[in-house]
Amino acid sequence: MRQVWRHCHAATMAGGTYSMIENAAIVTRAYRIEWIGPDSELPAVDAAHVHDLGGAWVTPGLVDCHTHLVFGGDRSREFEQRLLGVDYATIAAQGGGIASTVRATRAATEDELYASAHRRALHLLRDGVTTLEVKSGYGLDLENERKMLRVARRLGQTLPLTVRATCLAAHALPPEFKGRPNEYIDDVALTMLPDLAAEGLIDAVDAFCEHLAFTPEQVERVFRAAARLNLPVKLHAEQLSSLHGASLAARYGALSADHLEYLTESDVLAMAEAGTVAVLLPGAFYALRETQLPPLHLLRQHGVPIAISTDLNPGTSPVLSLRLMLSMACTLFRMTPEEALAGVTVNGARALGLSRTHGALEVGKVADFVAWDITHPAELAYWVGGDVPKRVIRHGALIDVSAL
Ligand SMILES: O=C(O)CC[C@@H]1NC(=O)NC1=O
Ligand SMILES: [Fe+3]
Repeated sequence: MRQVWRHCHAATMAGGTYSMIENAAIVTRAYRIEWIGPDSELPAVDAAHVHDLGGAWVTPGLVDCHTHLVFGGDRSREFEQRLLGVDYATIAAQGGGIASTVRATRAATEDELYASAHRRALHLLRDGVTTLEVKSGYGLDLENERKMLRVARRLGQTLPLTVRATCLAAHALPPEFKGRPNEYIDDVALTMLPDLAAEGLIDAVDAFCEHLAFTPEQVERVFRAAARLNLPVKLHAEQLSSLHGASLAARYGALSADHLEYLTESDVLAMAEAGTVAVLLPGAFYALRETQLPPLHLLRQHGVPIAISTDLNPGTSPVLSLRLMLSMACTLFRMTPEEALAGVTVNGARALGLSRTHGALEVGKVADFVAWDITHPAELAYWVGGDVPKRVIRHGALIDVSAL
């Protein structure tokens, strides 16, 4: 069924820039874009419905390419403790930090995890997100990693969202493997990944390469297991120190390397060569009061695509708005509004291996777009917080977000 969407302006994001079409029209057929161009050149089509978008600016549906959306409990009391002067080490000794989220996630049923994740996903959907990546990584054993990934799959089946599920079993060392990280990595590489991949629960594999998590050598064993399973990889890299995990990820042709505050020029060159996307996470930078900025000038200089994401997680980025990340990417990281918007559309899609079908308003791509009540796309990064009135179209259908 064809539909025509008129009286709008389009920031198509094709090629990573606005690539604007003023006074545009879009023709969709089923769930794809069949035509897009100046309204004056609109071909005659037998449309079932013609929508007047009231002069709105249309962008691709937003892509949040890095979230830990599924988890039990939350860490709000820990947040308050830190502000009352309790240090990380004391909080960790009291069982706080990732370990407390692991306990809460293991204790929760799949339905309980789904219910809380559903609520968080609605925040993102109401913010214009139509494609979402969801990581595991708080289960840390086969049964609970499976539980998390099944919840990720259910979100994609029940909400008007394209969901990509990433296995991040190599996120932290579970208590039962205390002092035995190599044995845990064996469990991840030799049991969890093959079993969960066989159940169709994994679209990509991720790991946390950091002094307080896993070494590049341990990460490489996870990457080799992913390669045996023909699964693409991503990596939490250079967040708190430089271990050159990003270079390792590039060597494995990673879809993305993420965080990157401590990225070096040799890492950037490796990422540029491999086509690995740099995913910057201003929410974690802000919540941790980090001071080391990711090297934006090097990423620009060497042409590494930059994506922006919420990193929605209960510890270091309890962020429920991708649009707020646009503001932070500009104000904290000094990106331009156009770069930031590319970061949550075309480059976010690339970080998920979805460039062929998502991320830009082009013929043949999915008809996922947002009609914003704004006077210029720069407003999306300009307004801090609040809600920008919008209409969300997903797979060519208007979504009544208030009814979800
Ligand atoms: O604190 C948490 O729950 C997750 C922290 C989060 N995980 C990661 O790999 N980097 C982070 O900042
Ligand atoms: Fe993360």
